[in-house]
Amino acid sequence: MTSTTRPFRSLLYIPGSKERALDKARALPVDAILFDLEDAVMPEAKVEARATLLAALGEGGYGKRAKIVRINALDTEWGEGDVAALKGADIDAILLPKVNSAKDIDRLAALCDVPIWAMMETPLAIFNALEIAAHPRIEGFVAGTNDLAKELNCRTRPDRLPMQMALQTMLMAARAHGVVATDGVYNQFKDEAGLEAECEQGRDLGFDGKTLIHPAQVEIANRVFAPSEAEIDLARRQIEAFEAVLASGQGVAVVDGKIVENLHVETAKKTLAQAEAIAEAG
Ligand SMILES: CC(C)(COP(=O)(O)OP(=O)(O)OC[C@H]1O[C@@H](n2cnc3c(N)ncnc32)[C@H](O)[C@@H]1OP(=O)(O)O)[C@@H](O)C(=O)NCCC(=O)NCCSC(=O)C[C@H](O)C(=O)O
Ligand SMILES: [Mg+2]
Repeated sequence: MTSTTRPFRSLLYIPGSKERALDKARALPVDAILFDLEDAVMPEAKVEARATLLAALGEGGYGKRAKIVRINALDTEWGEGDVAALKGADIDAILLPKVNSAKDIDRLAALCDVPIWAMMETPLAIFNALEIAAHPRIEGFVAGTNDLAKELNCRTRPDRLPMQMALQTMLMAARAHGVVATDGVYNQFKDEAGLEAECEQGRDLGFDGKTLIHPAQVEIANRVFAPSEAEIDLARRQIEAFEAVLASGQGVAVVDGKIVENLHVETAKKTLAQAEAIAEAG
């Protein structure tokens, strides 16, 4: 599951306890659903939420959206029960919260055979990001910016300066091992301009997409994390120009006043592949 073969522009958390929201998601244009059994579900509702979620998954209707279930941490009273209940369910991955090291992934890997995603939301996870990304069962990272802020005791700022080290470290680790990297949630779900600015920042940093908490956030994430028409047009022109100079025995083209070498052509091809994957996902 990489972002060029499957888009991960928008990943919507849905509380596993909310039947109405579980149903609504069947019609939302999201790339992935993060069915949540952890923080969005109150302790007294955890066991019932598991059953509600399993019934919704059994009913199906989520189409091509990636179906990822966030279980409770394995050191809680619900974690192992969540994994056992999901055995045989139609899901694409399990998302493990509060990961600290690759050992946490080993523990989950021994209990299930589906791909694993990790919440990157503790200081230890950030320092151990490389070994977590290198784990053979890991396919995706999700930044847990609320938990990180809590752990760091940092202030929430529009530029997310206190988060940059953590965000960039997890991104580097993800890219080193071909793991999908997705940004944290934007809590003020009615503030569209703020969400758009944070999506733009996440896209500039290199994230594949953004995790979301409300359906109203989906359109903005889908738009910002997709290659724009201008980027697609530029990618096509770069590929054409480079092929033309290659045919004349040279290795450097110039497009819009900027050099185009082999490495830029690779980026251009990736842009076109992403656009194609988005079109195919419908
Ligand atoms: C934030 C909410 C509590 C707001 O809920 P509500 O007031 O009900 O919103 P609306 O009335 O505007 O809802 C309109 C309709 O949309 C549906 N809806 C709402 N949210 C979702 C959703 N997430 N997925 C699918 N559908 C949703 C409502 O049912 C309404 O439908 P209808 O009645 O048919 O019109 C609520 O949005 C919410 O609970 N969001 C999810 C919160 C959540 O999942 N939190 C945990 C994940 S974030 C996290 O844990 C961070 C991470 O770990 C970290 O550390 O950073
Ligand atoms: Mg969290």
